[in-house]
Amino acid sequence: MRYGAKDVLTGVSFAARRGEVLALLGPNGAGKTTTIEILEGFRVRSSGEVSVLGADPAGAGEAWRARVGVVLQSWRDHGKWRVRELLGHLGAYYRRYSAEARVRPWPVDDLLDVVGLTASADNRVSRLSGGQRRRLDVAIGIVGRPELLFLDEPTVGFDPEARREFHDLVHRLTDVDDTTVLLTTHDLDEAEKLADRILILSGGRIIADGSADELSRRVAGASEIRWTRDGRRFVHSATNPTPFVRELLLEHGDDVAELEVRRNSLEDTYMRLVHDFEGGRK
Ligand SMILES: Nc1ncnc2c1ncn2[C@@H]1O[C@H](COP(=O)(O)OP(=O)(O)OP(=O)(O)O)[C@@H](O)[C@H]1O
Repeated sequence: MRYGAKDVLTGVSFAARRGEVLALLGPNGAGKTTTIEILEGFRVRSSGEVSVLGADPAGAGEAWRARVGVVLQSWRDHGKWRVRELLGHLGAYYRRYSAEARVRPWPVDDLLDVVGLTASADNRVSRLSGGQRRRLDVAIGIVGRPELLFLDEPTVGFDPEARREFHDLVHRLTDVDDTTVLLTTHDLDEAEKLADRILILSGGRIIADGSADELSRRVAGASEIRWTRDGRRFVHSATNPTPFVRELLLEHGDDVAELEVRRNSLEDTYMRLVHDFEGGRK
């Protein structure tokens, strides 16, 4: 993707499998939104090949769009509508794309229940709290029971409980409907909990692609082993913690307490990969 004379995406190549949850991570300005917008068909790429649900999004029609769900940063329109009315209205659009294997749209009451908005069903959109509005954004994104769902920073403004409920919702969508999900987030904990695969985008290229575990193994680094013995605290670093722990237990047996082995967190891994990549470019 090129804006004017500036190349913003130069090395983005990946495939998503059906039912997979992919998280796209990367520093500000890395090109996440641009990538998602190309896949959604909202932006036309300068070159390269893209296939989404078997079609090129740049020229795909309404029937294709009905199979794709999009949750944008925030839905600011329709303030005077009541939640139930709005979902019923938008859902009606999908009726003609209903299929035996996938009845469209979601019945409004089921949808309200799934996103946790039943109690606010008769409220006006303008009266919703930030978190409730975000749930409505998600409901609007999935009202057509999409096969593929794009979520751009879905849980910004959620309290911890709403965040956990949202994670359950994404798991339900992938379990029940086999929905494929591509989300962007700056919350690494969320990426680790939700994503089967993580793509790290930096400077317009995908610099890492794998599960949180795979990425953490890719970054050579020591694990931290902590324990206490006779009331004293110990910390030791080891690239391969297993033999160290075996020796420790052989030597001190039951005297070893509060044993903890801490691998690289996704945050450590992410910082390392982005830092190494950006350092290498300079
Ligand atoms: N319409 C545009 N015209 C010119 N440059 C653009 C345009 N849209 C985005 N860019 C540039 O493209 C690059 C990638 O932007 P993009 O919004 O895709 O990044 P991002 O990874 O989503 O960032 P953030 O995490 O801040 O949302 C940035 O350098 C940005 O300035």
